[in-house]
Amino acid sequence: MIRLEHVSHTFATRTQDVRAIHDVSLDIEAGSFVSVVGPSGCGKSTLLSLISGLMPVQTGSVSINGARVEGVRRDAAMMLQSDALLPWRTVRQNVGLALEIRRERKGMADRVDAIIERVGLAEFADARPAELSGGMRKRVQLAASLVYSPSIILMDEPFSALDAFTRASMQQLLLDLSRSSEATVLFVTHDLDEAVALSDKVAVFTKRPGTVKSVHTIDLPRDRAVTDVQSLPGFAEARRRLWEELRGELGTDDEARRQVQHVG
Ligand SMILES: Nc1ncnc2c1ncn2[C@@H]1O[C@H](COP(=O)(O)OP(=O)(O)OP(=O)(O)O)[C@@H](O)[C@H]1O
Repeated sequence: MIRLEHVSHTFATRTQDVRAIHDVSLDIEAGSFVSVVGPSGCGKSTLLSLISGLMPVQTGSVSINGARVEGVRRDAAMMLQSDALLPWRTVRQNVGLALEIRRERKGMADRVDAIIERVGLAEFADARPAELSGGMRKRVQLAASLVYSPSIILMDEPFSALDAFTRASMQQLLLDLSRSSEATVLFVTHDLDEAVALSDKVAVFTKRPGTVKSVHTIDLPRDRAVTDVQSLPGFAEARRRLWEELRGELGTDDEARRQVQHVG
């Protein structure tokens, strides 16, 4: 499991110190899907960077399966909002990159082709990123993140730029792949519907400096279909609870409210 204990982080800039997160404690059970929602700038991305080991922990402790995080984790996949594909490599070569870096060449071609098939891009395996649509590039990124069966998947608003249809199919794919590999997922989103549809638990953060305001268990079947989940009993109530918690953190700033999609 991932355990955060009293984690705080301050960025020192030329003009001021910015306290991004303050005294964050959170347990993320192995194999669970946990989302983090909170106002813009409350330190969600900072949290992911600390867990992945990309940034050193200043105060408090971050541990994975009992061992403190003290450097970049090889078992954690990080998927960001931005496009991280290498333009000169084909889909197949982009997806295979993580296996090459890990020198996991045994069965590599089969693993790469299997996941490309899973994300529905078999016909485009030899295409380069520039020849693909935004949604297709996102699918390549998802395949590239998951091809080595990471035990931890950290995602920072990965689907926010996608149209509703592509987004739903990517969400389902992520759910299915993470369940079948029993990966632990920490997912940052502004979209409350997305948080409820995907998660076992949702942590609501306060405004900056972000800290955990409340943690909500989402009591919906784990083998859910993303496109049907909104009609399940419990969905609307879970979403309402999250919105009640979050609205107090957004103040009267209309822009902040707009960022949390599907409000009201
Ligand atoms: N490298 C940095 N140097 C200085 N300040 C930073 C740095 N990274 C983040 N911050 C500041 O820390 C705070 C938290 O940033 P972070 O990106 O973690 O928030 P966030 O919740 O992910 O925001 P958003 O929802 O808008 O993506 C912000 O005030 C931001 O300006």
